[in-house]
Amino acid sequence: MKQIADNHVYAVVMAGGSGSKLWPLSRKKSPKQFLHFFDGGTMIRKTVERIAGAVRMENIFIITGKQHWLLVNESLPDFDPGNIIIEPTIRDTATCIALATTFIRKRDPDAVTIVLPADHLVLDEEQFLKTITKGVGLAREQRGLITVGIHPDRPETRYGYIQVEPSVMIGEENDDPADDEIALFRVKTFAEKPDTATAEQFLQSRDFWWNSGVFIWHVDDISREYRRSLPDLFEDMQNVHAFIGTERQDSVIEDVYSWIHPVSIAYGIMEKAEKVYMLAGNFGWTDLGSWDEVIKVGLGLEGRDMDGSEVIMIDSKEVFVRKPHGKAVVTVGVDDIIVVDTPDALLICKAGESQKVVKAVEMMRREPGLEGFL
Ligand SMILES: Nc1nc2c(ncn2[C@@H]2O[C@H](COP(=O)(O)OP(=O)(O)O[C@H]3O[C@H](CO)[C@@H](O)[C@H](O)[C@@H]3O)[C@@H](O)[C@H]2O)c(=O)[nH]1
Repeated sequence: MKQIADNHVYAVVMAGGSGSKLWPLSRKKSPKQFLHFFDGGTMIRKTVERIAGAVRMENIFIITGKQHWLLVNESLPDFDPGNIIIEPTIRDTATCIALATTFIRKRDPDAVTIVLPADHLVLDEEQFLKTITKGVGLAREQRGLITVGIHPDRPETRYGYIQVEPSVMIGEENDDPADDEIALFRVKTFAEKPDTATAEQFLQSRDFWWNSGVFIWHVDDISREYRRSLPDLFEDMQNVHAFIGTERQDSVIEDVYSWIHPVSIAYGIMEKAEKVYMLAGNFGWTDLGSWDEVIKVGLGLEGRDMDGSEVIMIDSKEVFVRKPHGKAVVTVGVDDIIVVDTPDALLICKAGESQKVVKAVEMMRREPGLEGFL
């Protein structure tokens, strides 16, 4: 796959999430984007390497909270510190994207930006890059907001949904071979994290896709939407824009962040935006949002730990164990369980129910004395 031959293409990797879904491995101090599931590095490292297949390294930015700066540096020691944008506090994705857009707009007012989460798994990297490349071209041609949807296979309530117009704009029905099979739809609505009954309706209607959290747009087009839907945040960022590169940059950002209310890009912008398009993503995607997902994509082997050693199963099946090296685990007469062991915390969970781990994390948040385990 060749890099996109357009010097005005940028990528923003969002890496500020605090992640509790893979507790006890993901913690406040080591969220999912800094976990190591594969050979070759942490999730953030894999994300940066993946997008570097399409975007010049000097045009890739990472945006993270100041408490995670060191972890970014450990994951990517060669990454240009000048391209790491530090947020004083975490104020959700609309704020984080507004700040990153402001930095990129300052550097290049004609930039097309690809926004990506730092903690997702992509199985077919070539198809992913093909989709992104197509999205960049469309963002320039159509001058709208490009989203990437994933065909849903279950009524998942952890995701946002994108409702599309039923007819395909280009792609499937187009016999132009250059378009391959990546279909483009016009977006009708955006529905963030529905309840189960609504998610089931979405699944049946067939017009709804999961939002992968990847966005592509020209900086002018997304700025226009901020001016319309989040005018206060837009004004704050205009102020930041004036001070980028000056010695007051950090204090102005700190100031602005002290009064901003957290808002997500879905609620704050996408649900109200005009001219939104969706590319059908077909590259094997998961956000690894639960231990069941981790197992499903084959990152855990039945009855073994991640390197397949030191787990002995007697009359047990479908047992997934993740544990520190050098510790033996024996299971006797138990089926369908997930065991995740860390030096100070242990999870034992029925397979298929690992989404409920976040409930335990919420309980620990409320319970005095347990915050050290978060
Ligand atoms: N820098 C920064 N990054 C952030 C912040 N908040 C979240 N992030 C990063 O932004 C990405 C999305 O995080 P969340 O907003 O916590 O994700 P979510 O609840 O799982 O929902 C989003 O992703 C789903 C797919 O996984 C989508 O389906 C859904 O619509 C939404 O976009 C992650 O990479 C996370 O690290 C922030 O304030 N600052």
